[in-house]
Amino acid sequence: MIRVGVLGARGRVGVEVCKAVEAAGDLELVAAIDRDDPIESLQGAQVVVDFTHPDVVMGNLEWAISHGIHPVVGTTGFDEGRLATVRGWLERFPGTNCLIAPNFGIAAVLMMHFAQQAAKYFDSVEIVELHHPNKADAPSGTARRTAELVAEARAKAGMGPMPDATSSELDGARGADVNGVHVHAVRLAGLIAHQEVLLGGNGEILTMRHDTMNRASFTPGVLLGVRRIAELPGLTVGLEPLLDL
Ligand SMILES: NC(=O)C1=CN([C@@H]2O[C@H](COP(=O)(O)OP(=O)(O)OC[C@H]3O[C@@H](n4cnc5c(N)ncnc54)[C@H](OP(=O)(O)O)[C@@H]3O)[C@@H](O)[C@H]2O)C=CC1
Ligand SMILES: O=C(O)C1=N[C@H](C(=O)O)C[C@H](O)C1
Repeated sequence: MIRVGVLGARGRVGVEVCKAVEAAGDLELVAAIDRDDPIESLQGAQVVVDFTHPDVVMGNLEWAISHGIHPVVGTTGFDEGRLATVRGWLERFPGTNCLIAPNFGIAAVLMMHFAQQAAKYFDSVEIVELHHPNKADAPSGTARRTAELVAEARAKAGMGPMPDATSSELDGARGADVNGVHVHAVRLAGLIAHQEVLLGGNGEILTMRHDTMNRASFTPGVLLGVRRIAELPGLTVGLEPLLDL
């Protein structure tokens, strides 16, 4: 049995994670913690799953890592600076590992992977992400990561900037620039989480679209991370290596 704690246990995703852990024969839910609950209740857990808020996740990670508990993190808001800080904490506590995945949905991970593979064949790539209006961060972690992977693939292929003659614009009209890839964020009542990657070339457009239909869709990826984290040394970013991608 792997002893699991959940941070953000009463949140939209945390509730689903708790249900999935409780339903799994090889996992034991030993702590279900939300805002204002003492983090010390995590003592005794081997793995902690974090679906909280970008403002609090770093404090949670520092506590868990310094107590030898492997974090499996869905909370977003990670940039290179934050990832470097987490790596530093892990170096101080060897034997403790951490998985940070901007999206635990298997189809979303495949979309990111396919976008990375396709990027070098197209002059232009732009990303449109669409989410529920209660989301704190923009662009989404998934969109940011997709843009980073696309930019990396283009750089590796020796490609320059994308064609764009814009010389006059309202602030924000062209979206956020993530390593040269434009990312547009929609916040709309009724949505859960959706993304389109638009790839344009000579007379052809390839559109990849991913739709999250419910939040239980994240739990198979989370449980995969919980089961594998003890054997993944240091920091792992993204679910790709666990899916042999
Ligand atoms: N990687 C992935 O696959 C996915 C990632 N996410 C990300 O996960 C995060 C959470 O999303 P979601 O579940 O929709 O958000 P919610 O706001 O529904 O849930 C977050 C929960 O965490 C609680 N919380 C706040 N601070 C703390 C704290 N210090 N300790 C413990 N709990 C705390 C919140 O309480 P209160 O409401 O009182 O603030 C709330 O109950 C976001 O960053 C989101 O982008 C979401 C879906 C999938
Ligand atoms: O806040 C959400 O809802 C989601 N957050 C993650 C992100 O920022 O990419 C994953 C998914 O898009 C749902």
